[in-house]
Amino acid sequence: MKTLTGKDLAAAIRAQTEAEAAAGPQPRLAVVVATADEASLWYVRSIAKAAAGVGIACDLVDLGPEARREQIGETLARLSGDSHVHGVMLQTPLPAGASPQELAGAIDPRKDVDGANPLSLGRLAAGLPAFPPATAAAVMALLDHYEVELRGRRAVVVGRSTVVGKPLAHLLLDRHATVTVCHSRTRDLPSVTSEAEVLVAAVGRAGLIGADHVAPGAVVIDVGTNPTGDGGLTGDVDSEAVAGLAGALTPVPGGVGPVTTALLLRHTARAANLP
Ligand SMILES: NC(=O)C1=CN([C@@H]2O[C@H](COP(=O)(O)OP(=O)(O)OC[C@H]3O[C@@H](n4cnc5c(N)ncnc54)[C@H](OP(=O)(O)O)[C@@H]3O)[C@@H](O)[C@H]2O)C=CC1
Ligand SMILES: Nc1nc(=O)c2c([nH]1)NC[C@@H]1CN(c3ccc(C(=O)N[C@@H](CCC(=O)O)C(=O)O)cc3)C=[N+]21
Repeated sequence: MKTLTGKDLAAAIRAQTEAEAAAGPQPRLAVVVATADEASLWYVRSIAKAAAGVGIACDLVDLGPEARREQIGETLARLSGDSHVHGVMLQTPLPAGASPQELAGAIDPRKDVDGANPLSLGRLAAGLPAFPPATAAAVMALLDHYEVELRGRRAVVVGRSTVVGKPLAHLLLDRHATVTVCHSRTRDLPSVTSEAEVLVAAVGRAGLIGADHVAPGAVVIDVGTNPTGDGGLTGDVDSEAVAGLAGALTPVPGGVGPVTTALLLRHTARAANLP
């Protein structure tokens, strides 16, 4: 089985992004946070660090876990109207009563570098230019980097969230894959996933995908990031169980994650260079 790591690809994307960022006015990304979730805060800090590394300014706008919906919406609207800010991202999870889908409507689509505004998803579905969510884009970037053929092949996505599963299904369709999307109400998940030549797991359940879910030779992309008891991270795929079966598998950590962060920065540099 081949291991499809994301580290080198992420480094290449960052190098390209650094050059793009240096070509114009310094890009600026604003990340709005309203959570105490440790994993989420870790991601935000890693974005800030990676941004600094490629010459992108990054403002963390931390509203705290008690932030009210109105306050989050006003913050997003203010940042969208600020000509010094080129990219705006709303980190999830949000406090109870605040819907990310509804609030992200306040992000100017031209600054929507994590594809969170429903308009961006609609444009993506319609085949119009838009920023896809960085995670969905990262899956496509990994498949392209490792030259995985998609045209005419059976792709199964497990998970239908607005951040990963839904946009990814559209991106795969655009590349002429035959796409099936599974979710928590899917009956007999293994019978569906074992038809996949390309299988993407984006659920958030450690080890959900085992040997009976995977066809021999399948390319498996593991988007899941589940905290382990000892402070580490593990994916949705039971990598030991599928190792003798899958043709290729992305590791967690070191797979989709680093590419996601790199692409968020690439989107920001592109947003800053939009005419
Ligand atoms: N590496 C990265 O860059 C990123 C990683 N992630 C990770 O990816 C994972 C998914 O994230 P996200 O999409 O935001 O999660 P959500 O919780 O929003 O969505 C999870 C999806 O999985 C489905 N699901 C839940 N249980 C099952 C099951 N037993 N069988 C089949 N489907 C199931 C849900 O179905 P239903 O719709 O019916 O509830 C839902 O569609 C998480 O681990 C997250 O941390 C997320 C973003 C970025
Ligand atoms: N609006 C929004 N967009 C997101 O994209 C989003 C979000 N909200 N909420 C939280 C999840 C989680 N997420 C991760 C991204 C990168 C890594 C990552 O790079 N992880 C490293 C390792 C980390 C470690 O070892 O602890 C890796 O996989 O190699 C992890 C998790 C993005 N998310």
